[in-house]
Amino acid sequence: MAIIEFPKEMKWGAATAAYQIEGAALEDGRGLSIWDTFSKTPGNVLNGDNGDVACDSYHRYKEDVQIMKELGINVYRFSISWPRIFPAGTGEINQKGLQYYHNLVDELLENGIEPMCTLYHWDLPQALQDQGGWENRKTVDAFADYAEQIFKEFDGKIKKWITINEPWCVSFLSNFIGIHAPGFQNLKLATDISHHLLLAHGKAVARFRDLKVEGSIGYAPNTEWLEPFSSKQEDIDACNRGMGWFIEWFFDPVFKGQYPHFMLEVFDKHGAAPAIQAGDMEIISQKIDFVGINYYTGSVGRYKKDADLFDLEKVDIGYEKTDFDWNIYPEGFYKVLLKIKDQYGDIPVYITENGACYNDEVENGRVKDQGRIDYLKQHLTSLKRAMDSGVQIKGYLAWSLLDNFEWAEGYHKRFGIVHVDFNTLKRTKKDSYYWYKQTVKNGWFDM
Ligand SMILES: CO[C@H](O)c1c[n+]2c([nH]1)[C@H](O)[C@@H](O)[C@H](O)[C@H]2CO
Repeated sequence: MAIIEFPKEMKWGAATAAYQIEGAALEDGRGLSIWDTFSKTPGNVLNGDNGDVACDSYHRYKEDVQIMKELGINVYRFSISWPRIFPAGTGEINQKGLQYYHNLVDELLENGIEPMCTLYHWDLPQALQDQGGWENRKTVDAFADYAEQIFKEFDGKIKKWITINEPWCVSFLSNFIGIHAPGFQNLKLATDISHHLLLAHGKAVARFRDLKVEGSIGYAPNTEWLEPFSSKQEDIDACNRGMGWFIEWFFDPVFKGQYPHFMLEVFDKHGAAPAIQAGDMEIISQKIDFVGINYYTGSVGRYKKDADLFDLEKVDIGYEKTDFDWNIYPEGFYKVLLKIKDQYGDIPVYITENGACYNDEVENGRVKDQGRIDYLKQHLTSLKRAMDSGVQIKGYLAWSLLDNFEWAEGYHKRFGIVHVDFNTLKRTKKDSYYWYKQTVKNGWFDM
């Protein structure tokens, strides 16, 4: 087999998000988020699961940091719960909420782990949703004010910042497809929200620069590869439109200061071009220091009129799948990274999420998750191929450190390299944890 080796300076980490791991949803002054509301609306989340307890990391963060320390990682991506800081979204600050994140960040730093903070990982304060949520441009300014407060509070402690996690999920998955909070199904609403999210990103970056905060800032779009079924131009064009929904729509405004025309055409056809005000694109397109890339899967697609917004249908040609029924498609990871480099230049990249869902169980104190190890090997090999092709990869963060609340799938879908028993909250390191630990230690693995 082949040895796959990484540069000594590459960062190795793991990622989580507040609503998915913290629990303590009603504790110490935290306000409600749209995910508290959505998860408690019957039918929205598998088995009626919610984030009231989750992994209880709010109380068990010291144990989790020790798990990270043993793992040997040097960066940990977490998110701050906006409603834990501003229970009403704006106005009065909840000091106990701030104190929790100081405790977490201090614990990480004391154990030689660098915090990478996501400001928004989907848990909008419900109080802001009650005023229109991301459809309301006032929420954009509320986010910038929240970001400013956090920058001031943690400047010098946190030096890697991500404004928004996966604006595609926050806009289209949540307001057009409708399976995530708040669960609407309106394309025009979704495109307006996608614009407001990019605006919120830009305003937060502007505050970061104005405050002269130490460190670097970026955002974390989700990506997916679509491989044309044939070399027919109609199949190629359909796949490019499909990928444009995740990539060009959220990259062009930030890196080129304009929306991609081919995507505006699609949305315009449905009367859903976003409302853009003078000055918006200048705010959105100010320079960022890195981009976080989340990649999980790819598919084969072909042209089929009216199959979806993009006249695109996905074709199952038998790729092996994870327990989320997502294709295991490491080639797509390589192609996505090359596409982004070719289209947007030599920007520093952190892989802020990559991982696999396997619904593992503990047997005799062990979790044998060879499927996840194989997935990580294949995708890290694709990552090395991209690096050898000139993509500036600064770090790789596995999703996820812990099994956690997997949104509409609840606790049934497990992505962790550490198993969590959601009845006892016992953590059990999986075989993939030990494999990743060795890989981080060595900086290489044997394919
Ligand atoms: C198509 O996958 C998306 O890029 C994606 C996958 N995932 C995500 N985004 C989210 O950022 C995480 O909160 C999820 O837990 C994680 C696993 O589902």
